[in-house]
This record gives sequence, structure tokens and C-alpha cells, in this order.
Amino acid sequence: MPAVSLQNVTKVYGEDTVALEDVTFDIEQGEFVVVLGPSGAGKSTLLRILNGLTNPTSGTVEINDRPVGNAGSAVGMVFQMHYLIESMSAYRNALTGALGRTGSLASVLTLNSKGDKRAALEALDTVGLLEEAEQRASSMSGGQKQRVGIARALVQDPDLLLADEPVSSLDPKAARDVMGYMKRAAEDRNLTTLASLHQVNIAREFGDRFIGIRDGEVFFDGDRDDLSMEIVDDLYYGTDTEGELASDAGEGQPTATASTDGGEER
Ligand SMILES: Nc1ncnc2c1ncn2[C@@H]1O[C@H](COP(=O)(O)OP(=O)(O)OP(=O)(O)O)[C@@H](O)[C@H]1O
Repeated sequence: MPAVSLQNVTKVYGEDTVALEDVTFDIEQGEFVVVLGPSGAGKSTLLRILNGLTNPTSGTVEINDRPVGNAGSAVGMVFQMHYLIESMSAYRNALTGALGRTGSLASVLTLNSKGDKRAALEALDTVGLLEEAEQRASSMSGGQKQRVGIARALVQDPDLLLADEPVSSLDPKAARDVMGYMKRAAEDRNLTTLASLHQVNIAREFGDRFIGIRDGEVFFDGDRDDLSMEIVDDLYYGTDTEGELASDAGEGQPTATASTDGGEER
């Protein structure tokens, strides 16, 4: 059975904004999938559907054979902005990943089980921050904060790890660092991972499989060898449809943009 299965998923916002249209794919256990596509293609919507924040208008989404949102299937999330509690240590922040199990912030601060505490330390070790466990988040670099964000997601012991543009706000070196730790964490734990990225060169370096979304549809699904620069140009610049911006193709990498800030269902 696949770890993740989407069948004919369509998402329409409001009357007629089709964010995803008839999206179908499976992800096997332990696959590290990168989602690529231009701004507004539907990447964030796809991730929001996978973590249960948004319901598809039609179609089915299953994680380990269970509908998304069903008790028992945990989805860990790494955000573009890390959303750490700045005044707390890396360790305390990682421990908040256990919230889903313990129920309240108070219990995280006082009553965590030994298992949760061990999980937080192990997760910090996985992202190379065990020595910094007691350091306040506010005094950490952007890359370190993002690694704490990954540790926090790992503490959830998720069936699926989702990362929504996790390195968009980092410089290329820090971005590679963070992606390296995320990849290693996924490999160590055989954790199925789906990350949306804007930086194609970084995506190529770390992804095992690439799903390109354009205009809400799956435009490409394949491995590194299949992901030619021509396909990347078509994906971002649409050379094979309307032809707009076709002459710009190849002049540079698509760059990071802020996520579409849809207020609904967040
Ligand atoms: N909450 C919402 N309400 C209405 N329309 C929305 C909402 N969220 C997204 N959309 C629309 O759905 C489409 C897909 O948006 P989405 O944010 O999923 O794209 P994206 O590929 O993640 O873009 P970006 O790379 O800029 O974050 C866009 O047309 C967007 O305007």
C-alpha cells in the first residue's frame, strides 16, 4: 500500500478559483518528493489538503490507507516561517511537537513523559543541534531555527512530513544545510516526505522524485534524470501553452515568493 494516495483531487475556492484539478498520485513509504511549480500553481493548497487544514472539493486523500484527518495518522509540518517560541530553548520548542499527544501547552512545559523528552533530544540530535539544546531560539540563526522546526515536526513521530517552502528565507548555504538535515532525518526514519521548493537547483540536489504542478494540474512526475531544464522552463514559463515569458526561459532560476495568503480555512 502507498504511504500517501491522492485520487482525482480537485479544490475550488469560492465560486470558480480552481486551485487543484483532478490531481492523482501515490507516494511510497520513505520517498522524498519535491513539489515544484510557479506561484499560484496550487502547491500550498496541495500541502494544506494533505495536512487536513483544507478539504478537497472532490476526490480522496489517504495516508496509510486512512482518510486524512483520521485519528492515528500524524502529519508533521515544517513551515516557511519557523513559528518558534523565541523566548524558549531549542529543546522546549522541539518538545512542543508532542502537543498533539499531551494536549496543552502547560503539559508540555511541565508534564512531558520521559518518552517525549527523549524524542525531543533525539530529534535535536538528528538535526545537529543537541549541543545547542538549551540555547534560546531568539539567539539562533535562521537556519538553526528552521532545523529546530524540523526537530519539532519529528517529535510528532509523523507518518508524513510536509515542508512548505522550508528554505525560501535562507541564503543558499543555510538552505542546503537545512535540506541536508531534512533529507538525513527522512532517510534515518524512513519517513515519507513532501516538500515544496522554489529553488530548482536545491530541489534537484535533494529530491528523489519531483512533482511539477501548473495551473492546478500535475504537469510532471518523475525522477532527477527526467527533470530536464526544458521541462523546468515549461513548468515555470509555460512555453508549450500560452508562450508568455517564453523568451525569458533559462535566464535564471525561479525565485522564492511569499505564499499566497489565503485566509480561508487556516
Ligand atoms: N484561501 C483561499 N481562498 C481563495 N483562493 C485561494 C486561497 N488559497 C489559494 N487560493 C488560490 O488558489 C490558487 C492556488 O494557490 P496556492 O497558494 O495553492 O498556490 P502556490 O503554488 O502555493 O503559490 P505560491 O508559490 O505563491 O505559494 C491561486 O489562484 C490562489 O489565488
